[in-house]
Amino acid sequence: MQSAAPTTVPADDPLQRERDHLASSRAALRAMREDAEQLDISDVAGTWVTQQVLHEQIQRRIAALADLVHTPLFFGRLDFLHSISEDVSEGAGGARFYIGRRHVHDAGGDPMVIDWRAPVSQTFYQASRTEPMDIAKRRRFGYTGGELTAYEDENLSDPAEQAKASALLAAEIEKPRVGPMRDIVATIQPEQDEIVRAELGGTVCVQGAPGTGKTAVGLHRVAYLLYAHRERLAKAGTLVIGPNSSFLSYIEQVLPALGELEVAQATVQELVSHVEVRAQDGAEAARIKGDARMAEVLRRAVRDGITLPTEPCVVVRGSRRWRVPAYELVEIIEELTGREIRYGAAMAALPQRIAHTVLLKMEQGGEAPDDRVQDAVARSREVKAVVKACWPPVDPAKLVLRLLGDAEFLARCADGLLTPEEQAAVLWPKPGRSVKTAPWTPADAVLVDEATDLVERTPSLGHVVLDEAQDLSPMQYRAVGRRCTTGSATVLGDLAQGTTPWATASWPEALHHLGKAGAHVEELTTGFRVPEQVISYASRLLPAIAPGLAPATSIRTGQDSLTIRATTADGRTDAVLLACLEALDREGSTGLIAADARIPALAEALAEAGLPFLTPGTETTAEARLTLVPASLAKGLEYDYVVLDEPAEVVAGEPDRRTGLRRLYVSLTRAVSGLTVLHAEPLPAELG
Ligand SMILES: Nc1ncnc2c1ncn2[C@@H]1O[C@H](COP(=O)(O)OP(=O)(O)OP(=O)(O)O)[C@@H](O)[C@H]1O
Repeated sequence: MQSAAPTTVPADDPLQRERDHLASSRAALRAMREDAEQLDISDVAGTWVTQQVLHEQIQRRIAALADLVHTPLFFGRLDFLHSISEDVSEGAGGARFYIGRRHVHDAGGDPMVIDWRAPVSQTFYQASRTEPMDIAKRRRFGYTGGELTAYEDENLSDPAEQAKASALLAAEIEKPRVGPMRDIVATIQPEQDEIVRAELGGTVCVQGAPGTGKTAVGLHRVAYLLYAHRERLAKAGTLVIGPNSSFLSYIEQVLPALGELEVAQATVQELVSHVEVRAQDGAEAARIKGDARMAEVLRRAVRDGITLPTEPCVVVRGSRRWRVPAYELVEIIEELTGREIRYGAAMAALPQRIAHTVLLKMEQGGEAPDDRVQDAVARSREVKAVVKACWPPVDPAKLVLRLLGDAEFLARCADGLLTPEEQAAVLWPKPGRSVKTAPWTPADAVLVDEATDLVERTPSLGHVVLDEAQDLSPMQYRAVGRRCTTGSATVLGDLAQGTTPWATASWPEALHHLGKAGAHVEELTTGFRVPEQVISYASRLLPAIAPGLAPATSIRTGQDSLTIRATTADGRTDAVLLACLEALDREGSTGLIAADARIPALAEALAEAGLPFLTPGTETTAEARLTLVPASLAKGLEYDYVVLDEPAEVVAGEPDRRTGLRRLYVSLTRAVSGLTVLHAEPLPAELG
């Protein structure tokens, strides 16, 4: 690696030339921003609304053109052996490209920095010594603050040059983790890049051990898709789904840092918030309510009110009466039920179908009615009465309220699907009196969402990224799936980290529930977070928690990253405080992870010791670097140093041993630089 000398550098110094290019790129970006600021739209014809829309678009462009002082404008350079065709290089004439976070061009329109998502930039991530892809030289830049201070070259087409590990990549990965999650544009790895740039049309599922970059890849994929299919996705919308709000606040800065401000983020629970959740299910009830069989129970419940008529429908028009006999009405209704259209759409179609039959009879009777007559017949009192009796309106929340409160109704809808014991388990102990006051649980809200979709189609987004997917129930997968029926999804998860009673056992099955059966499953196995020593210790749990999965490797080989300390029951809290102080002596963030039940006692001890601490999801700062993390919220998060208090207690905090061990696996795999495990009780036998 070449580094900047502390003294002045001569003008022909390569580093100086790169700094000059950085300075002129910055100036060009400033000019682009000034151009956008000076756009005068007062002469543009159009309504007030179109003016406002235009104004907003310009404001967004100005914001996107901001030069962030501490974010490098470019991080790499590609020197091709030959020049590149115009279409691939997006207008570039030469064979040298600077790769950065956004596109910057000079006054003449020639590119100075190419967006990392452009086709030509893919070479930066994919070229290798075995497949140089016409690259003579790949250069990576190192920055300190906003200053370009180093570069590193690989002469990929030079057979004499030896391959060596990238010091800049290592430095990037070793950076202390203060603040929220960062983007990884400068160091995306080839196997990650393939997932990031996978086609929009297909759904991709990624199985990956802790720290293999699943979340990072999912977020960069959204940014890539928005670049490659901006118009389509801007219309249809994109959504990132995460497990809880702590996790969402941890990742919420990544997309804005990549210039993407329009991506919605939500938890599954937020997606299905038709009713107010104010109770919790037991594990068994939640498991059954989350089972895919409930979809059929609900389908039956929604259609339970459909009644076949036994009387004819007689419509009076002027002096004549038109009679649709009962058997014809039955045919119409049976045709509608057989067509599997939404309940609400069928309800809207039914009066028109009856009116159409009346119309045919009128024509046969020598009249010449037009469409207006059909509409009038459809709206007539007689036809309305038939629709009301045969296809009554369904309010989804009221329907689920009845299903969970009325044993007889449930028995009718669940016949042959749920056993009597299962039915008893899902019934509320006391029926809810109204939608407003009923004891809705998270799983009930998902049922209401399913019922809502049976009545009226849920609008589909263009793309959905589903993170920590392994924890979703089949009914939750369905809820996510109906939000991307006409779009695609990126499903990210780790079977070994599933901690719900219904956790995913197989990806093909989960994808089936999502409505994306047959989607491709990729596996990421190289870890970027957890040091080798720590991941191999945690992987001892794999045979017990996910027997089919191979342990991850790690690119972080540092020694002495794992400390296991036995302590006494009395000395335990002091040992925890000491371990936290030791960790805080180092640079970066510290997470103190413990069983949920232990959190209040630890909070008190930390307060008494005068150690300020944060809750998960609150941004760490240089001043407040310690976070107290209940094991149930640790998923997806990471800290430079982790102090893990009493593994046996973390395991015992869950209803069954496998889930407990999986919770422990999650807790053991949050550390970037060092993990200290403290225990007064014996360590779980599975840790060996
Ligand atoms: N190519 C990369 N270059 C640099 N850092 C990376 C790279 N890939 C991943 N990382 C970093 O590794 C860490 C772990 O990544 P991430 O959280 O995406 O992993 P994960 O697979 O989602 O983990 P978990 O299963 O624990 O949720 C993050 O700090 C991320 O920025």
